[in-house]
Parts: sequence; structure tokens; C-alpha cells
Amino acid sequence: MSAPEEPAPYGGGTPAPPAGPAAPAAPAAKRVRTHHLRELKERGERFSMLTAYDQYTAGIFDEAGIEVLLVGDSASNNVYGNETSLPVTVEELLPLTRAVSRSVRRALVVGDLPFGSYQASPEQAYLTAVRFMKEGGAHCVKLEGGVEMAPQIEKLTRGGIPVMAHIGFTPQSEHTLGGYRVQGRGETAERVLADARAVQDAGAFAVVMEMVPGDVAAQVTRELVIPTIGIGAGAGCDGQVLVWQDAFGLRTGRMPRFVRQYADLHGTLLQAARDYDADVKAGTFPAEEHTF
Ligand SMILES: Nc1nc(=O)c2c([nH]1)NC[C@@H]1CN(c3ccc(C(=O)N[C@@H](CCC(=O)O)C(=O)O)cc3)CN21
Ligand SMILES: CC(C)C(=O)C(=O)O
Ligand SMILES: [Mg+2]
Repeated sequence: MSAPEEPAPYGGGTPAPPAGPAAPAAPAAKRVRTHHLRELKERGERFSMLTAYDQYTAGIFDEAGIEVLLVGDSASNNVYGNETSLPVTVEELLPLTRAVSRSVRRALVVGDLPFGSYQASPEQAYLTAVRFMKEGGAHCVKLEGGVEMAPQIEKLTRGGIPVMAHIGFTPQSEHTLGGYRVQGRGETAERVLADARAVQDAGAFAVVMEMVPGDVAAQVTRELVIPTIGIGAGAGCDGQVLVWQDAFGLRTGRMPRFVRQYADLHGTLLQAARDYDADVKAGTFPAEEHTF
């Protein structure tokens, strides 16, 4: 489950075949690159994005045809057990980013810059983003903020690092925004529009819109030439993103309203663990065939 470290150019060479005889010729994977998302938008085609934080989930989502995998700073609360995304560090996210980027054949891998690692200055943002590209193997990075992050987005883009912006509700600013709240209702819609225009003008190749009223998100999507990716922003966006533990039911408890649950992995794993436990305690596992 490993991909070549240097991605082949789009539609270009076949990845080096695995060593050894009888390895079936793997079909050349057409890697999703930033400009392909824009081409999809121009053709009126939607695309999907999920978070991923490890090898197996990244490989499965890639195989399923999910175009974009985000190694989210949401690893803070979905991997590391924190309550919010604020505490997670660059040092904690880099190994997860590396695991994901090594495990995809096709998907675009986005490294999510954590709180405090880019806001101080464009230079800080650039140095952090370079680590996600070099050490994490990310193909691009995401950062939160609109008008106020334009200098960071310009610096990274000019330095060869594609940037996905993130506007609307930006979880790293929950203490400034006053909690988990929809952004852009009523007259604050203008703020969302201004942020969207600013990140596009600064060079972002796409923009996530989180918890924005559907009509506002649809208007932004019509107005921008870069693709919009919604989470709690309605079906008018060019793409959609969800945290995979929410979408596939690994996590339980109160869900944001924007989540649809596609599987019950919590239930599946709970039952499997109980079955294993019962077999061990009954002495029925291991059986003869598991014994040397
Ligand atoms: N598991 C998980 N899922 C996420 O979607 C997610 C994370 N973690 N961590 C980082 C951020 C935080 N996000 C969140 C967290 C909570 C709500 C939430 O509670 N929303 C409520 C209130 C909305 C309102 O009242 O305006 C909802 O019902 O949607 C939304 C987004 C999105 N991200
Ligand atoms: C919710 C998505 C967009 C995100 O930023 C994350 O998972 O960290
Ligand atoms: Mg994030």
C-alpha cells in the first residue's frame, strides 16, 4: 500500500511495479491535482473530500474514488482525544500526513495547518507549509481565514505551495467567533462574500465553506472561479467534505446537523470486540487451525 514518493505527472508514467514475479500490471492511477478540481467545476461536476489520518482509511477512501483527502487538524479531537482542534501541533500532524500521502494512489492530499502555525506572519506560514510538503508529503495545504489571511495565501502560492482556504465557521477561531455557530446569516453574508473573493484573489485554488447558509454558499460558488467545498453549507457547493468518523459512525454522541451517517462502525467494532472477548474467555479462540 505504498505510492511512489515522487508523484508521477498527471496522466504520466506508470508507477514503478512492485518487485517480484507475477505482479499484475496496476492500472496507471490518474492523480487528482489542484487544477483538476477547477476543471470539474467548469464542467459542472461535483467532487468529494473526506478526512483521513492513517494508512488503511486513506487507502480505502482513495480506492473508493474520493478525490481529496484532508489530514485535518480535527485529528486533535478525532485521533488524539482532545476536546477541540486547538491543542494539536505540527509535530503531531506531520506523521499522520506522511502516512496518508504514502497510502494514496490517486487522491489529492491536503495538509491542514494547525492553530498557531501560520497566523503570525506569511513567513511563519511558509516555513510550516514547507514542512507539510517535505516531511508530510502533502500535495497542498489548507489554512483558516479570509481577508486577513490573504498575505499568507499569496506568500505560499508564490512559493509553489497550493493553498486551500477555509472560511465561514473556522474552528480554530471558536473563541473569537463565540462558539460553533453558523456564519453569514443576514448582513454578515457580505463578510463571507468578501472573504471568498479575497482568498481567490490571493491565489487559493479552492475554498472550504463551513456552516454557511445554503443560499450564501450557492452565491459564492456561482461568483468564484475556484471550486467551493461545503461542510454544512448546502448542495450548492462544488464539493463536499465530512470528518470520516462522523460520516461512517465510528464516533457516537451528538453530531453536527450537517452530518449524514453512512455506516455504523462503532456498532460493528463493538460487536467484534465483544465476540473476540467471549471466545477468548470461553477458550474457543484460538482453535486448532490457529495453533502451531
Ligand atoms: N468529529 C468532528 N467533526 C467535525 O465536523 C469537526 C471536528 N470533529 N473538529 C473540527 C471541526 C469542529 N466542527 C464543528 C463542531 C461542532 C459543530 C456543532 O456543534 N454544530 C451544531 C451547532 C450549529 C449552530 O447552532 O449554529 C450543529 O447542530 O450543527 C459544528 C462544527 C467541524 N469540525
Ligand atoms: C472539517 C474540515 C474541513 C477540517 O478542517 C478538519 O477536519 O480539520
Ligand atoms: Mg481543520
